[in-house]
Amino acid sequence: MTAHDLAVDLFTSAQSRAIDQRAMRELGIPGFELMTRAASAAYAMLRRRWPASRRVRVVCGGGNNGGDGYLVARDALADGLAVDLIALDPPKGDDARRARQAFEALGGVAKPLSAWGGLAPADMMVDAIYGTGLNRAPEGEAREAIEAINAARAPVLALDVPSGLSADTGACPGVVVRATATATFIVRKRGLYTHQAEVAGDVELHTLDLPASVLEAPDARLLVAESLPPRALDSHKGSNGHVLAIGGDHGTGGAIRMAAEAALRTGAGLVSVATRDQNVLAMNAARPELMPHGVDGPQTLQPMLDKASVLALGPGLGQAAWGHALWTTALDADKPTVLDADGLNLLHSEPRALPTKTVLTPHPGEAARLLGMSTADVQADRFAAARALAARFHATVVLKGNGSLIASAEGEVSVCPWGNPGMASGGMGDTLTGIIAGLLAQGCEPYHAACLGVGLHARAADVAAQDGQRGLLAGDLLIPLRHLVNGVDA
Ligand SMILES: NC(=O)C1=CN([C@@H]2O[C@H](COP(=O)(O)OP(=O)(O)OC[C@H]3O[C@@H](n4cnc5c(N)ncnc54)[C@H](O)[C@@H]3O)[C@@H](O)[C@H]2O)[C@H](O)CC1
Ligand SMILES: [K+]
Repeated sequence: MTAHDLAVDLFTSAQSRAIDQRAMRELGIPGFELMTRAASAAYAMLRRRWPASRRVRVVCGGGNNGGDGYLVARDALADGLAVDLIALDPPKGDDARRARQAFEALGGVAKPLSAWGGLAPADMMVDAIYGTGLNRAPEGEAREAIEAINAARAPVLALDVPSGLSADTGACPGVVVRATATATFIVRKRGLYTHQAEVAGDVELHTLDLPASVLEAPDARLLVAESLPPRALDSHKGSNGHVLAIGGDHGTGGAIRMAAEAALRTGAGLVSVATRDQNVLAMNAARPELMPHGVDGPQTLQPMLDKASVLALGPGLGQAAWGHALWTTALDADKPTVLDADGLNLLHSEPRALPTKTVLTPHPGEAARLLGMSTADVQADRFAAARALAARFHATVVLKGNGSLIASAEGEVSVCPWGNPGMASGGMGDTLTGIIAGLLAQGCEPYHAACLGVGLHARAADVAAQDGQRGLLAGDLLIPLRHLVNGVDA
């Protein structure tokens, strides 16, 4: 049994249900007991985060998520709060029915959604409509209730999963509760950390005191903050690798320059740029450390390839004859390679074997082209898409986006918990490419270089975004990046 760390282990909905069942069957913990523990953990969280709340409105669905809601409402009544409970459907299961009876035993009265408009304003909303059981877009009264919760001016505590968010994929098939915070039970569901998962707000895990024996191998893991170890004292520029950044056709040199800068700031010993963009070539005097060289084709590229230990291939490369010729020659060199941007587009038009150590860094659209599906299909199940791409090219894949995923060729998946919307700006992808190449150059294996690189990139962006997300530029990441990669407080 692999070592567990519930702080970072992520599970699918099916795994979560299997763990629930194992707790009931093998440990003999009744479902109602689990529900009771879930509710008391959620209520304690409510009181801790909103100690001044006096009137709570709980919206219950007909399943066990609703059951949790009845018991939160029961706890709130017992604690002297005013409670309005809206029941969208009668409880289907025994545990949920029992939970409703416990609520009513304290004088609680479940009301229909039609009563919503006549209720006194609540200072707190509890979303107990759907949890891991969501199986399609909310419709009818569930949809109306979700829209009413979102329209209210009160903070929202979601139980287990915000209703309308898939616990499996982080996709929202329809309307979704926008929660201020989510109390998730027993294990972290992987859909709470990628794609549209920002609707969960602050996620708090409550394990309900279950022993590790009910667990199983997680489906994925959250990245943890890490840096590179201090440099060896006898380190010299040759011992930290040589990144060759290849790209920048006429007039599109900015991207490859960003990648080269990032590789330098990540600590690569040497970086050189193979390009034919005049602006980058003109930088030689001002920025000798970028060592830009004009290349007109494979012949002039080859001696640079021979000296390089790692390639960053694709930014600004274009897909015309020049770019294609360099792309083919570079991949034939079988050096550890980060393939990005046009390097990925060329792979789509000419699928081929890749270097043994390759990291692909597609955004959802590039992944969709490589997989022959729509971008919507990729986003509908990012975990499956990242795994499929990694398996197809037997490479490490970074599927960028909210909650970037890193998949190894062997099917491991890590999820990035950092980052912000300010990152949706030009050059961010090129910077990531350079960071990963810089880590490969310093001896990281592909999957580790991709995980560490994605984490450093997003954490640097979060530090830089402290001055505002709008106007965040890729270059703003380079100073915090240097602090973070060295483990220095940024
Ligand atoms: N199982 C346990 O011991 C524990 C479960 N906990 C909570 O239970 C939910 C999961 O409950 P479940 O009954 O499986 O499903 P939901 O309550 O999430 O959904 C109810 C029900 O609704 C149907 N449904 C789903 N989507 C739709 C839709 N769009 N439109 C209409 N109907 C829909 C579907 O049939 C579902 O069964 C889990 O999240 C926890 O909150 C306890 O917390 C811990 C113990
Ligand atoms: K919910």
